[in-house]
Formats: sequence, structure tokens, C-alpha cells
Amino acid sequence: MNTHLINNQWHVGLGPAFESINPSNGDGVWHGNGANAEQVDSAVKAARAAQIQWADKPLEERIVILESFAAQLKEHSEEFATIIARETGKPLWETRTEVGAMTGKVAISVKAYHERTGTTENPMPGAKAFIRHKPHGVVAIFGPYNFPGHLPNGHIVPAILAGNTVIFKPSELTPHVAEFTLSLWLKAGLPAGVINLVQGEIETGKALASHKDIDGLFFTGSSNTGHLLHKQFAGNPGKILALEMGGNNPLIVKNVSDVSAAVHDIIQSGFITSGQRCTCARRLFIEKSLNGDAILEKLISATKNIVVDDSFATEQPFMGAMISEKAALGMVTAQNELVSKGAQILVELKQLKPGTGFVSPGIIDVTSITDMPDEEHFGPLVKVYRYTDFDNAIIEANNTSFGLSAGLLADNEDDYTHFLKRIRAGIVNWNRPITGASSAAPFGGIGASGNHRASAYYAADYCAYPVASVESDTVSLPKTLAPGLIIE
Ligand SMILES: NC(=O)C1=CN([C@@H]2O[C@H](COP(=O)(O)OP(=O)(O)OC[C@H]3O[C@@H](n4cnc5c(N)ncnc54)[C@H](O)[C@@H]3O)[C@@H](O)[C@H]2O)C=CC1
Ligand SMILES: O=C(O)CCC(=O)N[C@@H](CCC(=O)O)C(=O)O
Repeated sequence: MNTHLINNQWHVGLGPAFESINPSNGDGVWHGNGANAEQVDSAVKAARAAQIQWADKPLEERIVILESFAAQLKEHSEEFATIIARETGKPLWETRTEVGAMTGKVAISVKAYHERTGTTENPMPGAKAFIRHKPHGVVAIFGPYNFPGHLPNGHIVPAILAGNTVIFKPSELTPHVAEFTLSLWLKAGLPAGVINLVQGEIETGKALASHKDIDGLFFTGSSNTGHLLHKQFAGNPGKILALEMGGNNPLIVKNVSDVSAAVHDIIQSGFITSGQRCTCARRLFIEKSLNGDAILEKLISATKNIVVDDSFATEQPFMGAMISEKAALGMVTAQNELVSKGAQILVELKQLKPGTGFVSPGIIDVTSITDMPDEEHFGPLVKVYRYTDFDNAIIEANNTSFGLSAGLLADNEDDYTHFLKRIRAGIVNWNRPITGASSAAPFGGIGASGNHRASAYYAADYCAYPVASVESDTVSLPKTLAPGLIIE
């Protein structure tokens, strides 16, 4: 298998072998060897050698390459969606939307580039004031497994648009998706060295993250890894670090007359992508009321009816397999740990087929637990808190080190106005699911969810630095000199 792309040349890895599997059936999808430290170094050198020429290219020429990539994504969309589904277990209907999001990213990034960075000129007496933006140089980009195409793409596209060159290190769980992505970039006419791909496990990641000659690192992944990287970059304020991490996201439900609609939005928030979205609802606050009881009852029955099946099933499922059997069993363990603390299972999360990532969605009542761990359970398990006082529910919703997404389902707009003022999160929705954020808006969280470098529409902000200039076409003596100055 081609594993690494360095200077637009495919290389076989010289590091440890690894493979990816289809979590729906255990079939091998991709196998290869990771890049060793020398190969990571070669990739960084290739990016450095290409960077000045790439940044010197007129913006319009860089945009042509990006638009050509978008055209390749369109041309190969079904093949790509199939590859993503096979390597992640996600349903084909969903991976088609992921390829669509990748395609749309180019136009959105170009618009954001001009609006968030680009060049502005302001007149001033006897001179001109310019604000321009320049690329950082060579950046490392790390991607997660849950959106192995779309989320790395959300860093790569704005980064190279701004004139940076990239070394991309994808999740070791989705190497085939990464390889296919780069094959499309090559078809799009990407110049050598602009995007370099190094595959591998944690050692490859460490070799890249610690490389002395990177000017920055853009990361999407777990809060644990993000915090490790943040520590690693401590003392290096000159290197730009953008961290998009996880969440322990709350969704509060307060008096919703359309019970079915409320249940729909809760399911879309908690169980889409088999709960493997950083924006998924993890904590569900339901009022202790007849309305709350009705919503919970219908949620339980609808959850039991959620179709879980293979990515390519003729009748498409709502949930496919989780990324691995290890992830699936991790969710069973998390559920059991909550039960041992006193939680009550309302719908049991179960592994559906040994050797696969298939699990059924789970709902668990944790109201009685006083020492709830503030951790992200990255799977289809919704933890229910029954509450009586709305303000106390908001206080408990904020009782987390994270702050990525949050939502309120409520008929009363005053309740939302109050919620919006008090809730601490980077994505806050009303009467909509809290997943499915738009690429045309900033995407990022506070606390342990990020480092104040929101991505998506604001990704342009961390892909370039501002340069303010005052310019005059001649050197001239001012009419009046400052006091104490004599220039004859
Ligand atoms: N905020 C956001 O936009 C998103 C956050 N996530 C989060 O990502 C997690 C799931 O994705 P995963 O791939 O499991 O994340 P992960 O943190 O395990 O891996 C992410 C990337 O970092 C690399 N990596 C892992 N440990 C490293 C180390 N010590 N040094 C250098 N590189 C290292 C991995 O190889 C991979 O390329 C969840 O916690 C989820 O919440 C996922 C998607 C989006
Ligand atoms: O990054 C973007 O272009 C928009 C943000 C986005 O696509 N969010 C998705 C994925 C969530 C995740 O990161 O797992 C969402 O909000 O569902």
C-alpha cells in the first residue's frame, strides 16, 4: 500500500506495520507501515522547500488548485463515500454528506479568507495604511477518525489557501481515507511538497508534533491528546497551536408541546454517527413534569426502534457500527461503571455482534449519582438528569470542564433567552439538534474543548498572521519636526 506522500512521491513506510479494519465485519481495509522519524523529517523538509514558492503563487492560482480538488471530490463522491463508510462503519447516507461537506469547504474557505484575513487598505495623510496577512509557513495537521475526510479537510484547505504547506497525520484508524484524499489532491494538480502525508500510530504522531521545524500544529481529536500537545508546545508561543477537542455536551428539555419533535431532536443530538461526534449530546436534562415524563417515555420507545446496521444495508440504518470493537466495549464498560455508581439503565447499550463495533443506543438515568465523572463518553449513551428547577439545571449543565455544544428544547423564547445568557459553550442551539454545525460559522468550544482557536469559518484566523503597514512612495521630511529636532 502507498502509505506516505512526500514531495508528491508515494513511499512505503519504514516504521511499524499497522492496519485498518471495517468495524462492521472485521474485514481488513488497509495495511501498511507507519512513517518512521526519518520519513517524518523528510516530509517536513519537503513542506519547507515548497512553502515560499507556494505562498508566492498569486492567490487566484492557489484557489484554482483548491477548486480543482473540489471538482475531484464531486467526480469521485460515491467512491469516496464508500471508502469512508467501509473504514468507519458509518452509514453510506451519512458518508455522502461528509464528502459533500468536504466539497463545500473550498468555497466557504475562500469567502472566509477574504472576510477574515486578506488585504484591506485605509487612507491616511501622506501615506497609506494596509492590513495584510501572511502564512505561518509549515504546519502539521492531525485528524480524528470520526470525520476522517471532513475534519482534517477543515484545517488543510484554509491552511494551504493562506499559503502554508502541510504535513498531514491522519488517525491510524482511517489511513485509507487519508490516502484517497491525497490521491484526489494529486489529480487536482497540487504542486509537490504542498501537502505531505505521513501515516502511523502514536510514535509517528509524536515525531511530527515534536519536530523542531514546524511553525504550527492544527489538531482535531480527543481532549486528552490535545492537552498533551498543549503541554508539549508550552514555552513555544511562537508556534501557532489550534486545538479542536471533545465535549461533555448538555441538552436541556423544558416544556415542549410537540413531544415527537423533541424526541427527534434528542435522538439526532445523542445518537447520530453512533454518538461519535464531538458535538453529540452526552447529558440530557429533562424536567420532572408530566411533559418531561411523556418526552422520556417516547424517547425510550423511539430509541429501541433505532435501526442499527451495516453501512451498505439496502434499508439504510440510522446508526452504523462504532469505529472498532474496542470502542464498542468501552461504551459497555462506561455504562457498567455508571450502574455501579447507582445509575439506572432505561435502554441498555449492548454490543450487538462480537468482533464488530455494532452497539445499540443506550439511555441511562444518572440523577441519583452525586459524583458524576466529567468525561466524554464518545458513543451512543445518553445520560439523563431529571430536574425541577431550570436555573439549577443550567448550573449543572455548566458543571463541566468542557464547553463545546449545548442546546435547549423549549417552547418559551424567554427560557431560551435566559439559557443563552447563562450557558457556557461555543455552539448553542434552540429547538434544533446540537449536532450538524454549519461550516459557514465558527466551530469551537471553550474550556477543555479547545484553545480559543475556533475552526470552520474562523479557521482562516489561525492559518495566517496579520501584518500592518504604513506606506509612502517617497521618503520625505515632515513639514513640522518634533520638538528638540534640528535637521538642516
Ligand atoms: N472538537 C472537534 O472538532 C472534534 C473532536 N473530536 C474528538 O476526538 C476524539 C476521537 O478522535 P480520536 O482520533 O480518537 O482522537 P485522538 O486524540 O486519539 O487522535 C487524534 C490524532 O492525534 C494523534 N495522536 C494521538 N495521541 C498523540 C500523541 N500523544 N502525540 C501526537 N499525536 C497523537 C492520533 O494518531 C490522531 O491522528 C473524541 O474525543 C472527540 O470528541 C472528534 C471530532 C471533532
Ligand atoms: O468543521 C466544520 O466545517 C463545521 C463543524 C462540523 O462539521 N461539525 C460536525 C462534526 C462534529 C464533530 O466534530 O464530530 C457537527 O457539528 O456535527
